Parts: sequence; structure tokens; C-alpha cells
Amino acid sequence: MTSSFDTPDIPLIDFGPFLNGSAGDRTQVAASIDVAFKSHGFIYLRNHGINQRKVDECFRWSKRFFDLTELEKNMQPSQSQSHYRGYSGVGNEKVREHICIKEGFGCGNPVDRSQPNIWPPEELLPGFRAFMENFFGECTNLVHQLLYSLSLVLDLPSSDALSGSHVLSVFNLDLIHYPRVPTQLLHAGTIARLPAHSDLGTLTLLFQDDIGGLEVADLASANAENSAEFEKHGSFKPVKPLPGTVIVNVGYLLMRWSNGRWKNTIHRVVGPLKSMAVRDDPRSTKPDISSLEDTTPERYSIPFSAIPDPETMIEALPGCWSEDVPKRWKPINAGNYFRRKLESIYA
Ligand SMILES: O=C(O)CCC(=O)C(=O)O
Ligand SMILES: [Fe+2]
Repeated sequence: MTSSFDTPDIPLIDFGPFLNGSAGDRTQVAASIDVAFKSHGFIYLRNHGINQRKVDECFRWSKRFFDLTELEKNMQPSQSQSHYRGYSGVGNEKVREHICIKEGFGCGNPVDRSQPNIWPPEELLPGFRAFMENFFGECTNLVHQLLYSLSLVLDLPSSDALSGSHVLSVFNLDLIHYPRVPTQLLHAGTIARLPAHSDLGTLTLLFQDDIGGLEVADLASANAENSAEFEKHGSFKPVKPLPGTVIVNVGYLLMRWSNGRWKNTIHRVVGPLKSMAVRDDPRSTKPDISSLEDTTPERYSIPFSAIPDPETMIEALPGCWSEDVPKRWKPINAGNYFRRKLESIYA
């Protein structure tokens, strides 16, 4: 049995042979993703086709964006009830009773007219928009490759069966910044980074910096009905940063589509392990932390979430149900599901 300080046994999968290998290689890689999604719902993926230099550059852009003044970041209206684009300031998001100390910038497919992107003025951050539009394309390609691999696993009638339900690629690319905070408040639960939740869509790609703090539900104890309950009673394991990899996890709709074959695992972001917290600089004059010695360093992450085209009906896929394994959920329309979810979050 591993303690919570060990690296969790989240499978590490080499995607190179899927992208560049033979048909046999592709079948093998796809089979290993299937096994990992069944057991964990989370994988580390390496040789995923997105150049590490580009990922590093995305983190640099993210830092440059969040380093702008509040006034500059707020120059454009942020997200509203049904418009998940642009800047969202610290404290804007509340999950249950927790105030999330995080700020974010969301953008979507540049050609999506239903939710136009909201960019900072070009002269403020020249090149930011062009980079993000390009990075959005890179992540989109990877998602479609992963959807191909999953269609292969299920032996669906065509290899683009799942990808074909994501042709509009109305996905979300989010930059997240968790500012440096007093460790004491984080531990006391007065403030949070990101409380326990599971993702909504089909697949999430997640890039994280080297600070740590991401945790997944320990599957041995993951039997709670919902994430709020699990946060109180369940246990979590850290998902340590692994350079050169992207984390891929299964969203709620993919769990439902696969009739529960693939897991939609609960996860959260807490302070990194105690040993990683830094002592506050005694010369610092920042008033908010002057009375609290330990501070938890800031952290950056970049989630990219895929959702199906709005008209898609999510109903147990062939190969995921049989006489012995009945369909567990009723069909739902993907677009309606998201509308309802977003309304409940930003109500
Ligand atoms: O910041 C992270 O590492 C996780 C973000 C996340 O889970 C989410 O945005 O859904
Ligand atoms: Fe998440």
C-alpha cells in the first residue's frame, strides 16, 4: 500500500507509437489508454505531439497576462452566465462554500461565433492572441487523435466516430493562475485553490507547472456519490508534475457515453506538500501576508477541455453495453447538458 506521499500509480503512456507507428502500434497504445481510463480515468501522456517549447511558451504568456494590472486585465468584460471567455478575477468563482483564490483567462475556438473570444488589446500584449489561437489548434489536434484512439478501442464502425461528434471543436483553453497565499488559510479551509470536482466534458488535457498540488481521488476509497461528500470523507493522492507530459482525464460526458467503462475521477488542487512551501521574505511589505509566516507559492496550470458538438446525443456507445451490461443512463443532448451546467455554476 502506498502512502499519500508516494507518486500515485497514474499510468504513463507513450503516445509516440500512436502518432508515428504502424496499425499494430496504434492498437496497442489505444488498448493501454482503455485499461488506464477503466482503472484510473487519468493518464500521463508523453510524446503527445505538442512541442515542449510551445508548452513552456504558453506558460510564459500566461504569466505575462496575469502580470498585467487588475485594471488592464479587467478592461474587457469577463465571463457572464453563458459566456465563458476572457478574464475572470480572484474570488469570482465560488465552489460550494469555498472561495477559490485563482484567476483565469478562457478562450475558445477562434471560428466559434456562438461564444466569441475576448482578447486583451493587441498593443497591451502583442502576440498573445496569435499564440493562443495556435496553441488552441495544437490541443485540438491532440484531442482528435485521442478520440481516434478511443474509437479504435471500441471498434466503432468508423475510426472517426467520436472525433466526428466533435467536428466544431467548440473547446475551452484556460489559463489558470493560483496566486501565492498564506498557507495557514489554505490549510484551515478559509480559502481554497480548487475544491474537489470532476470535469464535465469528454476529455481534458492538463498542463501544470512544477509547483504541485493537484490531487486525484484515491480510487480505493472512491465510492462517494458526489465530490462534496468525497472531499469530506475520501482520500486523495498527489499527481506530481512530470516534465514533458500532459495529463489526460475523462470527463462526465465521456463516462456516460462509455456507459461507465471509463472513469470520471474526482480531483482537486490544494497547497503543494508542506516541504515545498516557502518561507515568507521578511523584507516583504505586502500587508496581506505579513502576519502569516508560511506562504504557498503561486501556481500556473493550463487545462484544455473538449466537449462534443451541441446536437450530439450522448447514449451508451456500441461495445459499452450488452444484455449482461445494461445501459446505465438515459440519452442526453450534449448542448442542453452544458447550458444547464453553466447556468447552475454562474447563477
Ligand atoms: O489547476 C489544475 O491543475 C486543475 C484544474 C482543473 O481541474 C480544472 O480546471 O478543471
Ligand atoms: Fe478539473
